[in-house]
Amino acid sequence: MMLRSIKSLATSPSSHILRRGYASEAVPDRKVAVLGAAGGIGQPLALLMKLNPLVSSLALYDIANTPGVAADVSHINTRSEVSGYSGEAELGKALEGADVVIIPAGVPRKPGMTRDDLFNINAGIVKGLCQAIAKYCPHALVNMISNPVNSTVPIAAEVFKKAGTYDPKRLFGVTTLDVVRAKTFYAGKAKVPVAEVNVPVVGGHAGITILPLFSQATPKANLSDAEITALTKRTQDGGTEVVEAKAGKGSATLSMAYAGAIFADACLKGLNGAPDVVECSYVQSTITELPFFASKVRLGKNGVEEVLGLGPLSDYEKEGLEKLKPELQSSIEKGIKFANQ
Ligand SMILES: NC(=O)C1=CN([C@@H]2O[C@H](COP(=O)(O)OP(=O)(O)OC[C@H]3O[C@@H](n4cnc5c(N)ncnc54)[C@H](O)[C@@H]3O)[C@@H](O)[C@H]2O)C=CC1
Ligand SMILES: O=C([O-])CC(=O)C(=O)O
Repeated sequence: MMLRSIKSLATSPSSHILRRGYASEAVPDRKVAVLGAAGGIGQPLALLMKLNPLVSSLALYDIANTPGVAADVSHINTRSEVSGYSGEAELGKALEGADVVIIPAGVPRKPGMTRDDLFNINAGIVKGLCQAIAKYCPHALVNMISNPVNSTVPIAAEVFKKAGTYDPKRLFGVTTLDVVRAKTFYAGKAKVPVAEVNVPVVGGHAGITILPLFSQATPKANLSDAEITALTKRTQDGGTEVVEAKAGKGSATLSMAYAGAIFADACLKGLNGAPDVVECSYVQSTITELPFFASKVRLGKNGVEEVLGLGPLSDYEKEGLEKLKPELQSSIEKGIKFANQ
């Protein structure tokens, strides 16, 4: 049963907070589905996607509590029509016709846990959701937020391969929060305006597999080796910093919703043919020997247009790159093995 479907009055895109200099004459219809929409990330992400003028239809799915979230968000007077779907029987309807599917479904960490400790529960959740995506919207761009991202993306790839729908251009691990953190921490240390900062973050999305490339950060700043080491460590431990501060009440939700909205917006811009849309993401890759790797990616009408290379690395970053490979490789293998059991 569709719980709610409300046509809202469109507001001027010019008032939109996520609009970042993209001149759109005729904005095509785009459906975005959020799976896990009633959760800590799902709710603020639903809000931010409702504010995005590139979205014409917003489908909010969760196993429970979606009606309230959908009713609430649907009253906002922006372009998209909001529908809420609750329980597995409604998953197909939530997904049908989706251009972008964002997945923040699954359990978050508590203090003392690693992201990999979430594998046992979240791997099964992600597998089930991806089987439904293969059936109901096989051409959608999939934005995987559920942890451990280093393994859930390979799981999704295997599920899609089995279904015969796998297109590596359309599957993304969302690592945008690592970039958001690296930018914020760098701006604070380098004393440069945060809005001007760019820092690529490569590798994966857990501990030392998160490798910020501060040697490529702009605007340039003369930071000492000790400062770069501290910034790198803080970026790698950013998730844990929030988990500990929340003291058992979950992990990053608001900053993740922001990051997820930035990445989904980039996917939509790419689909709509906007030029030069580049974000870091964990994708199928050949830039290292690992089959999945996060790096800068150019987004286009079919999803990944180009996986960009790493660029010049400092010795410290080269060392970090070699150190992260065994852990990332084993997380990838764990995901592949699970999906093929
Ligand atoms: N990629 C990243 O950078 C980040 C990833 N995360 C991850 O995102 C995930 C979600 O985190 P939170 O929103 O804080 O958790 P949460 O527990 O607040 O919300 C998760 C939601 O998923 C729903 N859910 C569970 N099974 C489902 C299923 N089969 N289908 C649809 N929905 C289902 C739950 O009902 C709940 O509403 C966690 O795995 C967390 O580790 C969190 C922060 C950053
Ligand atoms: O740390 C966690 O468990 C959630 C996450 O992935 C992040 O905040 O980067």
